[in-house]
Amino acid sequence: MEAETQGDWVVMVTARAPTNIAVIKYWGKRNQKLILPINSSISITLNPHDLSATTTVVVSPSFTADRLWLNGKEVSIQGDRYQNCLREIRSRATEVTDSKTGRIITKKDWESLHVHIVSKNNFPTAAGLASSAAGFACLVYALAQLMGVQERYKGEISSIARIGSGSACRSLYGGFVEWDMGKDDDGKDSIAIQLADEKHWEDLVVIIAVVSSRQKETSSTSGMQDSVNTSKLLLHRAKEIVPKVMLEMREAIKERDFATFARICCADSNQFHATCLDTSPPIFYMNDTSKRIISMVERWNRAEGTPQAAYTFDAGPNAVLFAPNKAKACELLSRLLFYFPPASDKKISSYVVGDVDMLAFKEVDSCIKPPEVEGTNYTQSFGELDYILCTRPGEGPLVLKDHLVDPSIGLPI
Ligand SMILES: Nc1ncnc2c1ncn2[C@@H]1O[C@H](COP(=O)(O)OP(=O)(O)OP(=O)(O)O)[C@@H](O)[C@H]1O
Ligand SMILES: C[C@@](O)(CCOP(=O)(O)OP(=O)(O)O)CC(=O)O
Repeated sequence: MEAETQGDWVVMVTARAPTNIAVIKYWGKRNQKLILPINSSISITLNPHDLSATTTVVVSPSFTADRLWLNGKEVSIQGDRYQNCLREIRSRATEVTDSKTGRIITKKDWESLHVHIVSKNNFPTAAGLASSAAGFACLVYALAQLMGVQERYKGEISSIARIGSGSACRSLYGGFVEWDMGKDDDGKDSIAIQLADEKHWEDLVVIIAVVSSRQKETSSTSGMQDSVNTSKLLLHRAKEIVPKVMLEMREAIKERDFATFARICCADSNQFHATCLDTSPPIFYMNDTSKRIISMVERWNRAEGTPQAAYTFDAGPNAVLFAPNKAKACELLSRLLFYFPPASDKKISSYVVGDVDMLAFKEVDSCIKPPEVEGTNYTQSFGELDYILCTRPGEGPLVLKDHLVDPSIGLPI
């Protein structure tokens, strides 16, 4: 962990944290500073091999300021969200003994020592794939490891990630995670709780149809505040609907009941987007491609009489689709390829990415016209999707051995 820099010592920790996708959405804050939500939510943590942030945090007496490099570029760390996370972790720092050298960093030392933070995402940042969730979860987790922070109560570290970005608190655990909205004014009880780990529902497959990698027009933060201020539907949802569907979703996950899971998941996504439309001025996160994906799934589910797949959309046009097992995931993928073939200059190997091997998908299947299409009006749209990413539920944050910082200079490699 320790090495020399500019004649001084450095101690560093590197961690990796996953993204998550909400199946019961968080939308709206009751306290903007502490990021306290108006309703509880549930998410699935995605496999960090496919979508994750990796962050090295390094401390040295030679550093004169806290600094942050994101995806190879130095960015400001002055924003409230970064400052709040740093302050909360620092205030909980304990005496740390470096295991290799025996060097001791006291609680008092941490108050004046500065950190360099170097982070990168293995997927596009700010493209509606929850980079902020992975990024803040990873930052807080890595800093907590570096500064020897011990949780005084279960979920305390998730409550610090929450003040970086609400959805980040759920990325502190793998598998299936609830964010309990809590009741306290200070936010101590607004924490993430693991409902089940990633092995609980191993068959579940996640397929993300990336519709556009461009940055969105309305950020989640400002969009949800506009909704809180103007949408009566949102307040009804938070008070009357979410508490009931939380119970149903918990049970569906516990029982691995895909039909119930799919029904609630699609309805919750549609309701969240309805509250966006009910906001003044209205917010449109889904586009025509998103709607065509919904029709594709709905048409298939209706033809079979039971849910074959489920969809959910966050604050952007990308679809996150779920299939109950690999066989159904192959059928889903072949439908996606039928309705949304790659642009003519794109090879299938760069169009369908991620954990494709798990599906043992045969390309020839993509040419088969789905039976439910017969006799209906449908369009085949080449190049409407950027790419399709196959993944599955995954594990929570962990510490890695390889660092993103050169210890001899304390700067990104
Ligand atoms: N690895 C990271 N480390 C630290 N901060 C990060 C990291 N990745 C992203 N962020 C922060 O999150 C911001 C992007 O958040 P934003 O909400 O715009 O996009 P997103 O999370 O990818 O999309 P969405 O919230 O719609 O899913 C970045 O500008 C940066 O401040
Ligand atoms: C639609 C969502 O993805 C909204 C996520 O909002 P953020 O967590 O990005 O918002 P802030 O707390 O302001 O940082 C739904 C969800 O993840 O639950």
